[in-house]
Amino acid sequence: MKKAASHIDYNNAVISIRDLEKSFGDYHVLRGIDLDIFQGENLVVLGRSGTGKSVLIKLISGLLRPDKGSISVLGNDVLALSDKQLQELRIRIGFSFQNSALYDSMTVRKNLEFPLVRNRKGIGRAEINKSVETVLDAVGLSQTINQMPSELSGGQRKRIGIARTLILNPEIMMYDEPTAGLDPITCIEINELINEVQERYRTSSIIITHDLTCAKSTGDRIAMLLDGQFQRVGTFDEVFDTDDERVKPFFDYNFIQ
Ligand SMILES: Nc1ncnc2c1ncn2[C@@H]1O[C@H](COP(=O)(O)OP(=O)(O)OP(=O)(O)O)[C@@H](O)[C@H]1O
Repeated sequence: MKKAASHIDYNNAVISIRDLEKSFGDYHVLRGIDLDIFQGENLVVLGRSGTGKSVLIKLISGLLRPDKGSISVLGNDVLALSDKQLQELRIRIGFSFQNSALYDSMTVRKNLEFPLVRNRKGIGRAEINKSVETVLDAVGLSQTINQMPSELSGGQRKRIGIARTLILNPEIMMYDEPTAGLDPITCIEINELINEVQERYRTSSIIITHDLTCAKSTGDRIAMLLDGQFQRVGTFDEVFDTDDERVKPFFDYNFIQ
């Protein structure tokens, strides 16, 4: 079970969602979502494939518009923002997605510099170097600075991807299946890194995963999408202390009861 994070502020929601609905044609994916993510909290989102987890992330980041409901992110009404304001808001959010691959033709250093140079116009060389060294240290890979992505293991590439996100000092982190495709030891390392990032960068995070070990070791709370709503929200034990046949298979499959 996760060690309690030291600095969660349950009076301050960084993301607040109310009565959110989204359909595609006849398919009513999200059917009245209510959710708060609190300052400094790691919130794990669970749900079967196709239940709308990615759609939820796209709604939060303004890439999709809901049919109904409200979304507040870092004090901004997402539905009222202009495209430029949305872009500014997205810079405050770090996306660690499976498809956010590194540039194969660039060294680790150049990969890490890329978001800085693009988003912080006029930044000086000394500050770039310091930022690169700081995030590499944060993910424990200082020695890889001059290596090419092809020379790194899958777990190392994942860590560098997270470092590339951290370099812009995000206030919110979104992790999409952070342990998918990794061996168990590397999964444990990535889970630890997610918790280290939470402590060191004071981020609030949404972690989408099917890996219940990841959920248990990183989540301060778990929210489970069932039939288009977060019907079970709480600690890991609270969410899984049920005979609900929609919930039990998740647990049984992961922990072989
Ligand atoms: N732009 C779109 N147009 C039409 N249907 C869409 C669109 N985006 C998502 N959907 C549908 O919405 C549903 C939810 O998709 P979503 O990608 O959010 O699932 P998910 O919970 O993230 O699944 P997984 O765990 O497999 O990644 C799916 O049925 C998908 O086909």
